[in-house]
Amino acid sequence: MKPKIFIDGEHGTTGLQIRTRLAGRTDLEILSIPEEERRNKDLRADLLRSADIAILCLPDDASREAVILLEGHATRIIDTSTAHRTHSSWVYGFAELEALQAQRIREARLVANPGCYPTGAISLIRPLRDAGLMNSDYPVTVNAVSGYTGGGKQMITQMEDVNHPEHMTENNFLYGLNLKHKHLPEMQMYGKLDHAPIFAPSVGRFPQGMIVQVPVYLDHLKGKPTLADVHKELTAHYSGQKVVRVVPLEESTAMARVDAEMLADTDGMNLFVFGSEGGKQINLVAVLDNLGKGASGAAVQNMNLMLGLS
Ligand SMILES: NC(=O)C1=CN([C@@H]2O[C@H](COP(=O)(O)OP(=O)(O)OC[C@H]3O[C@@H](n4cnc5c(N)ncnc54)[C@H](OP(=O)(O)O)[C@@H]3O)[C@@H](O)[C@H]2O)C=CC1
Ligand SMILES: CC(=O)N[C@@H](CCC(=O)OP(=O)(O)O)C(=O)O
Repeated sequence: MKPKIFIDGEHGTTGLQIRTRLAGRTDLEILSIPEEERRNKDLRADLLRSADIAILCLPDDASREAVILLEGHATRIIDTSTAHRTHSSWVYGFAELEALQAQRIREARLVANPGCYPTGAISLIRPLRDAGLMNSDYPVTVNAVSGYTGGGKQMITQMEDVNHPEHMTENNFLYGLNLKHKHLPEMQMYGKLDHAPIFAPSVGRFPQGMIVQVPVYLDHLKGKPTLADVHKELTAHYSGQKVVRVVPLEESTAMARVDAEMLADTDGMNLFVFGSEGGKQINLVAVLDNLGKGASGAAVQNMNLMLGLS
């Protein structure tokens, strides 16, 4: 029998992208809800309970509600929302986090997909923490730009529809100005940091793509490593991984610019170490698609792991 998959929120931004990725899959049975019934709680409950894996692509409150609807049922859950990411009963769905993480996801009933920004930030911070190069009290800063689909259906129409009453005209804006962005708890927890980073996110007038930057003072790392030492640690951490690529220094030193849309419409993530040989500062940079490795691509990666397919 084919595994049954239900995407709750399949008509939203993340859900639609997952549906597209699963469209050609003959090994799965996709349970679907008509768009006009998407908020019909009884119908959703039936579909959630009939599924082997439910992928929740809902706002946080609706995700919590779906989890309650599944209490006492065997359905496994992948939640793409922020609701359960730092909850101890949930496995964090970042397969490349550390050596055992993919296996934890394979065996889990409850998987919380990482946020798009934390995917980039944690991918840069965690290898330095695990290698003992960065102390847990290092004052981490994270600067980022996301494509506007990161704001879901609402921001997409605000950006694209000139007749929207709250039409956004900016080409690039900073937000999260109170420094309390909802992604900070997971960055701190899975970055193994004592303090939340200072996080400055922004949105650009392009649909999909993301740059996440973590600038670092080398003299404030343990043993005062060089740029090449840090690059070596990142490369070792992700060796053998297919989705995360640490870009070789020969390639990154030849670059003059980084395009936020470099990996748009892909499920990969590129990591760079920028700076100058002999310099005292480096800029760690992750580039991904907010809807690829940042959301829908990661959800499909986790689903495949949970089905024992990778
Ligand atoms: N967009 C992105 O880049 C990323 C998104 N995520 C997360 O994915 C989740 C979905 O976000 P996104 O796809 O962007 O959001 P969208 O607003 O585009 O889609 C959400 C979908 O959920 C539906 N929905 C809302 N409330 C309910 C409810 N109570 N019951 C059933 N359906 C409901 C919406 O229907 P309706 O149209 O009626 O509102 C809509 O179809 C969020 O938790 C988000 O944080 C994670 C990483 C990145
Ligand atoms: C551009 C934009 O608005 N981005 C969203 C984050 C994307 C998202 O929905 O995040 P989750 O990963 O937590 O689900 C925000 O900053 O709230």
